[in-house]
Amino acid sequence: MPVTNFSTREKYVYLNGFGSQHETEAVNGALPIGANSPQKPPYGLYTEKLSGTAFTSPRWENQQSWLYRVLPSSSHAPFHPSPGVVTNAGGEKWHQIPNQLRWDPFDLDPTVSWVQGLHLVAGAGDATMKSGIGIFIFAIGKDMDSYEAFYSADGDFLIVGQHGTLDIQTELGRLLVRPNEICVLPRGIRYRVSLPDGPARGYILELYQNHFQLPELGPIGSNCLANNRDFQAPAAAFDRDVSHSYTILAKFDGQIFAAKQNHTPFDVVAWHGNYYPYKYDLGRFNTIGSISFDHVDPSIYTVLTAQSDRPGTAVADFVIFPPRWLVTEDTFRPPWYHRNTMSEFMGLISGQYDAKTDSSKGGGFQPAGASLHNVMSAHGPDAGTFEAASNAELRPTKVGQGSMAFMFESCLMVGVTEWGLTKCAKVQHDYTTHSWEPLKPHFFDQEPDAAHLSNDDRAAVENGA
Ligand SMILES: O=C(O)Cc1cc(O)ccc1O
Ligand SMILES: [Fe+2]
Repeated sequence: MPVTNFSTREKYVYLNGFGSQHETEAVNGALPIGANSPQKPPYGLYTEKLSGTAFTSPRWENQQSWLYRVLPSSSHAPFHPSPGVVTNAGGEKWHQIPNQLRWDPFDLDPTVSWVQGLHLVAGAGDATMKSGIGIFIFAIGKDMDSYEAFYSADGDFLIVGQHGTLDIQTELGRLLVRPNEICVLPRGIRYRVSLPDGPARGYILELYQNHFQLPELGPIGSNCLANNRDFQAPAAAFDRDVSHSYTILAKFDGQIFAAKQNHTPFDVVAWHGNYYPYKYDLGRFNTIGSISFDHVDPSIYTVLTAQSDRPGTAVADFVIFPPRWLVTEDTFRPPWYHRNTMSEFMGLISGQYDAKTDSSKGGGFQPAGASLHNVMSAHGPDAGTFEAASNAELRPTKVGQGSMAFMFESCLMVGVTEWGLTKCAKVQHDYTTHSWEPLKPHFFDQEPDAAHLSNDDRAAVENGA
């Protein structure tokens, strides 16, 4: 029986839950019941399995989905290299530098769309070894061509929207990603990005290894931070107009390849499984912190984590700094000065980050800008923030109103690409000079307290020396 009476559905329909086994059909009866690959799937659809982990990976981390589609993805002409601006991941050497780095806001380029607009700024490891991460900036002004779709074979994209809206048509359904929302597009899933509200900008972390999971909650209990039900996967949706040929663009070891096919890739009528794209509104994060004293480690703000092979050590944590109440007593409330074996790449979606408030000098840490504090690179509040916070009256205070900073924290040493270091022309050369060199020693201003002097020094004081 020909399928003609499709019900009209809303453009964005979501299924709620993180890491769930979802099932969804855009046409009633399109999902086979009780079997994954029957001899003849319903409505003459083809069965295709999409594996996000090895067939044999343990159940708790196994990720796969079954797709029921008009034509299988294999039906395309060969891929050929296509000129793109994605650099470095094809083998260019990372610049590894111990200096603290900060970038001015990245400019929107109205002439480019998603694929041409991907700029690798920093990263570590190697996509061919399925090891490491890539950090990209996008700042684009155009829709992808109407009959173009993209996928990355290199890893999972975590997209952090900073400005504008992304309408992402994926094989598994549609996602609308607005500023202050994130989405994850797992390795291999094909999609097309258009911009319903004009130019769009944001940050991407690509995971060459593993997948994101929710952090363990330990003694926090069974809720808080990012709650499972607030992650949204798209319900199945497919193109009804099947008359167009498509170009499929693949990112494969950092290079862009293109292949033609005479049918739409957006033809999945039904799917089930736990390997799917999803989005999350950062405004739903249930922030917790100290209600007594001391500044807590920022891991308390982890939204998603991707573990390395060493449990508890992340190849990438995605951490946010949402608006929150600070109530700690007798505490220097901003982050402490520190050096970290992990590397910290930060971005600002909106507002002001409470550790970097001194924007009068050196460009400051601004929305759409970034910073990188690499392995053991010393950092902390800038001089202005230190002065203010060490003298502030410690009333309960709401920080970060209307603001959202984030951090990609990684156990890897993060290198910078040539684009990130020079070509983008956004590196602030006076970052360290303005932030920390003005800090003054206070130790020698203190009145010596006899009780704390060494015997020799006390004798010297008593002798009037
Ligand atoms: O460096 C930063 O601003 C990020 C950060 C925040 C915090 O609250 C504690 C440690 C830390 O690295
Ligand atoms: Fe830090």
